[in-house]
Amino acid sequence: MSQAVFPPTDQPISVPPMDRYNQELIENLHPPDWSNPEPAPCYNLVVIGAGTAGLVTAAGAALLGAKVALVEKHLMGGDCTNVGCVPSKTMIRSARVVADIKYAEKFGVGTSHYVDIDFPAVMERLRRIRAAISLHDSAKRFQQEFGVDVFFGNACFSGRNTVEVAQKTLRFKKAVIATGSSPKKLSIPGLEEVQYLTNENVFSLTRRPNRLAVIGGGYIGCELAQTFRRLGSEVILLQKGSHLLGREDADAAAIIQKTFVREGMQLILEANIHHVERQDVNKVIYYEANGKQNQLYVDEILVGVGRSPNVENLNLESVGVKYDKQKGVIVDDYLQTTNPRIYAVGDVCMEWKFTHAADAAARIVVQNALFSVLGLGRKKLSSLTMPWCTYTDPEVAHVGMYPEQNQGIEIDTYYIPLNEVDRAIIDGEPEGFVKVHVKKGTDKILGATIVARHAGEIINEITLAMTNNLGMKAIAKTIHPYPTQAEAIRKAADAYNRTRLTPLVKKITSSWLSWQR
Ligand SMILES: Cc1cc2nc3c(=O)[nH]c(=O)nc-3n(C[C@H](O)[C@H](O)[C@H](O)COP(=O)(O)OP(=O)(O)OC[C@H]3O[C@@H](n4cnc5c(N)ncnc54)[C@H](O)[C@@H]3O)c2cc1C
Ligand SMILES: NC(=O)c1ccc[n+]([C@@H]2O[C@H](COP(=O)([O-])OP(=O)(O)OC[C@H]3O[C@@H](n4cnc5c(N)ncnc54)[C@H](O)[C@@H]3O)[C@@H](O)[C@H]2O)c1
Repeated sequence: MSQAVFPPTDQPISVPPMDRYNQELIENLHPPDWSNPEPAPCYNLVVIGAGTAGLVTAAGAALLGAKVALVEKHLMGGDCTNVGCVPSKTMIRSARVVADIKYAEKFGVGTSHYVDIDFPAVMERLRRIRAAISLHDSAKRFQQEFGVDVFFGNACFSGRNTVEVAQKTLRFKKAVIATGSSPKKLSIPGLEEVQYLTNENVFSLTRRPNRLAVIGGGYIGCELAQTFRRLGSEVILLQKGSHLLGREDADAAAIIQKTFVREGMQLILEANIHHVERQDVNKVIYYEANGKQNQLYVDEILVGVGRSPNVENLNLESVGVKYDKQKGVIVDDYLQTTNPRIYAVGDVCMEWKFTHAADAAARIVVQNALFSVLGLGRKKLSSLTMPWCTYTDPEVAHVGMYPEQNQGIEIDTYYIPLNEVDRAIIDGEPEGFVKVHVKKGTDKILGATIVARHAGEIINEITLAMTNNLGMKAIAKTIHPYPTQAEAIRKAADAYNRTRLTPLVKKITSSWLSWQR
């Protein structure tokens, strides 16, 4: 099994397997021959961490003329590029191809039934695509195109306006903590000893585990469990709660559960894992579910049970930056920490742990840290309308509120099942829905959940509407090409419009029409 890819920073960076693609990745994201520049006398902004949050902050500030230093201890691009969105979505794409071939006969396309899944080739594709995408985040690009001083090394605060990295001192007017998060550890006896996979090493696999236990039924667990199942592993998903995707709409989670079972995955809900041990080649998980003790024999265990913010070893206490080990750096709505000269952004401080959330919040930090005078012109994190999407098949996308969070606001929900949408029927994808929640008696959209094969694309219309205060009336007026699955949104808006057809309105229109006859 490949080991974690995060070595101490004084050792050469290695991303197993060290083939030409991973060498290209390292060449872009932590060039072995990089010399840290001589620090400028003082930086407008020193950014710690070059994941999405740090990269967008650094590039945005530099493009506006700030003198910026960006410090990264491992690979630029952070989790998203290296061990998160990019590799996971690349694997998911291969897994979708498998599913399409498996269900091809439903579409009148014969296949030999035997799908030859070349797992090493799937993973090589992942490494090739990740290396190509890594150019966007490369150290050279940030230095040459944006004029950012890029430093590699472990950064920590060394004084009220200084950061120390690789024996150099960076003096700042403002600093930004963008150190991200790491996989949360489980304190299950025996787990550390048998070794397990997390997002930090699973994408380095070159051989498919035949029997894979996935612990955690959230975003990571669901996306990767379905992926490995489709790529041919026997997958057992152990989830602590009573259903998968615990934070999502219950109807959406039910569709995902049904799909997983249909695809041959074993789901163990309300699982309470006692301990884990090795027996010969097996990793054995002892657990309790439905009041029964049981055990599972697997080749590998993948853990995805949430994130821990990276707040250690930054010397935050010395600069008066308060933090909580679970929640991360404490920030206000302006992303300012308890030290007014220091901001934080991304997974290290935000509940929304998404790449696009880190990106959007970084833009707020640039504005607030560099261009606000006496608190004027500051932007608030709470002003953002944040969508997200779980890339299972079908996808589950959400924006805004859930009805159970209604906080005293009365809502109406418009529900369109995809089996009423022509394109979904045509595509053989009728399992799913669009639910739009509006403030009762108005057309103001408060939230929506979409379950569809490309829900992540379809949700953007709702996000656009919410961000720009467009309501259901505006959506109903918008022409959607026929046949598209996004027509489900227009159908929801039509359903809203029909509620405006009160008995009085109908009486008036009927009278007018009978007078015309
Ligand atoms: C498997 C997986 C799949 C995901 N899929 C999606 C998805 O599809 N869509 C989506 O929106 N989000 C997804 N996410 C979440 C997304 O990856 C994160 O929200 C995003 O990467 C957060 O960016 P960040 O910059 O805050 O942190 P990170 O990406 O974690 O970057 C932080 C950087 O700081 C560096 N660092 C830490 N400490 C120091 C220090 N002391 N000195 C110098 N550098 C330091 C780290 O090495 C790292 O490079 C996924 C996450 C995982 C794990
Ligand atoms: N598509 C995306 O945007 C995407 C994809 C992957 C990850 N992410 C980000 O990464 C973060 C982490 O994802 P995650 O899936 O690790 O966390 P999560 O919080 O989404 O899910 C963790 C799951 O683990 C379960 N769990 C906790 N302890 C357990 C135990 N002892 N046994 C069994 N189950 C247990 C929880 O009930 C929960 O369902 C997410 O917050 C998300 O923001 C996003």
